[in-house]
Parts: sequence; structure tokens; C-alpha cells
Amino acid sequence: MHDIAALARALPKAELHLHIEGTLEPELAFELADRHGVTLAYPDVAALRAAYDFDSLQSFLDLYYAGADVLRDEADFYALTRAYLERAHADNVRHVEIFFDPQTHTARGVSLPTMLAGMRRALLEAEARDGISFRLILSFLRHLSEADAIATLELARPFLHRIDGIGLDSSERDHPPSKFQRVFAYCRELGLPVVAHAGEEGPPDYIREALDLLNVSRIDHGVRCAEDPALMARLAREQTPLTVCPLSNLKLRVVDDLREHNLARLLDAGLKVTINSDDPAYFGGYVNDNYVACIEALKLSAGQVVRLAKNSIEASWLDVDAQARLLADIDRVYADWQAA
Ligand SMILES: Nc1ncnc2[nH]cnc12
Ligand SMILES: [Zn+2]
Repeated sequence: MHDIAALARALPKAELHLHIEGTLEPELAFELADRHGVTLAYPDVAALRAAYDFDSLQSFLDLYYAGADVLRDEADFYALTRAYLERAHADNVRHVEIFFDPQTHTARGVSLPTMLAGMRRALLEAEARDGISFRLILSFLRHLSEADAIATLELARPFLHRIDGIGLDSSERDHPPSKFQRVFAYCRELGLPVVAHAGEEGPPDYIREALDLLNVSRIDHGVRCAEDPALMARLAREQTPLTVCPLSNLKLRVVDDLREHNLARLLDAGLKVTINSDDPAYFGGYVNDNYVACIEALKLSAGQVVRLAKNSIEASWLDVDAQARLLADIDRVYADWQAA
């Protein structure tokens, strides 16, 4: 019997929706807290992990922003990014596009060059050691003002050669993409590709706004598009990638049961759906765990799993030659699995 989960684990893939702050495992949080003499709100690793029981996006974000307080210097950002990349390599991730939230850190006095230096040191090492290519996406926090986002972009201007794109995340409800129309226009004028979280908790109209007002090239999450058939048809026609995060959706109660997740329905309707881990330390699984959970809950076929892996490559910002190499690798792994 062919094991589809084994195929999923073996397939080369890209991860396109990953918040580096969301990869902070409790063990590392305590290690960094010790290093800096910070007292965490929980007595030990088990108590902190037990607190990862969320009923909404906001209940998660409150813990996530508090956790980020242990990230203080270059070595912390290096350790965080390195630990993620080791997990990604074990999952056969060959390309990563990583979000970071500079406002979470500048507000605490940590500079942008500090974050960038630590993340890049780990990324360059993983590229040399494991062949993982990367892009970095600076993400604005949507619960803050557009003026704050503009100030952050100004701060980033001297470092734009180190930043590959712009994102929009944090509390979605009551913070529509339209709030950030001007700063996104400014980013596009600077030649930066843009993406936005939309349709995670927010309504389908937020997905339309992200497309029409922000000109995004991908939608992060986007699962609520299924409530709007015309929007779904448009996403399929325009092949706008959706970076879906199934275990995140389950943990944040976007769905009550993974068997109800619309990922397979969207995929079968021709949308360019990808599987990602979002904040794996908080949601109980890295990217392969997300694939395997979907295979089990949604009874995905081998063909669907291969389509998802190929979509992750095609939805990436890699150039066409690099994409072609990875797509050929996927075909090889699939053929070997079929022949076994
Ligand atoms: N799932 C998510 N939605 C919005 N903002 C986030 N920041 C980190 N994870 C996020
Ligand atoms: Zn996210």
C-alpha cells in the first residue's frame, strides 16, 4: 500500500506563510529569558505550552506578542531562525519566504539591523549548508496605524536590498486592507511585491480589498473566499495563490474540525492553494505536520498532494529556472514513490 503521508514528507516544497516570531518554541523562550534575566508569565515549559489553547486570532496574538519580548539581540534572532530552518530542512522544505514583524521589536528598542543581521546569518548558513533559498517579507501590523507603517517603511529604506516584499498581518477584524492603501502604493512604487493576510477571520470583502486596493500578488489564508462564489471564481481565473495554514485555522477556531476545512474544495475548484504552517510553535505542527493532518482529515489523494507541493513552488518568488528545477525534483520524488 502506498503511503501518501510518506510521499508528502518526502516531496520538495516551499513554505510561503511563516512568521519567524511564531517559531519560538517554549524551550527556546525559556533559554532566552534566562539569558536576558527576563521573567516569563509561566513557571515552566509545560505551563507555557499548556497556555497555547486559543479561541480566536486575538487570543493567540496576545500570547505571541508577549512571547516575542525575549528576542532582544542578534544572537536571539539567529537562534530562532536557525532552529526553524533545521525543522524546515527535515521537512524537505527547499525554499522559504519568511515574515517578520519589525514593529513588535522596534517598539521594545530592538533595531531593524539587529533583527535582519540575526535572521540573515541563519538564512545564509542554511542556504550554504542545506541549499534552502529564501526571501524575507517585512510585515506591517494592521492593528497599528497607517502612519506607523509608513514610519516603519522609512526606517527600512536603507535596508531594502535585504527585504524582498511587504506583508500585512495581526488582528484582521476592523482593520481592513483599505486602511493601508497609501503605504502599500508607496511600497509598490519602491518595487516591492506585496501580500496581505485576508479572509482568515475577516470577510470575503477584505480579500477583494487586498486584491483591488493593495494589488497583492498572494493572499495569506483567504479561506473565507468560499463564502463568495464570484470571488472564488476570480481567484481561480487569476490564479492568485492562497497561502493556507490548516493547523492554524484549527487552533484559532476558523474551523471547528479539520474535516470541515475547505482546502480540498478550493484546490479542486482550481485555486492555487498552498499548505503552510503560519506559527508552528503555537499551532502544534510544522509544514509536514500540516500536510499529514490534511491527508488524514480530508483524504487527499497523491495527485492532490503533489499539486499542493507544486503550487508552493509556482506561487513563490523564485525565478522560473529555480522553479523549474524544483518542479522537476518533485516529479522525480513522485515517480520514485509510485515505482516503490
Ligand atoms: N495567523 C495570523 N494571522 C494574523 N496575524 C498573524 N501574525 C502571526 N500569525 C498570524
Ligand atoms: Zn500568518
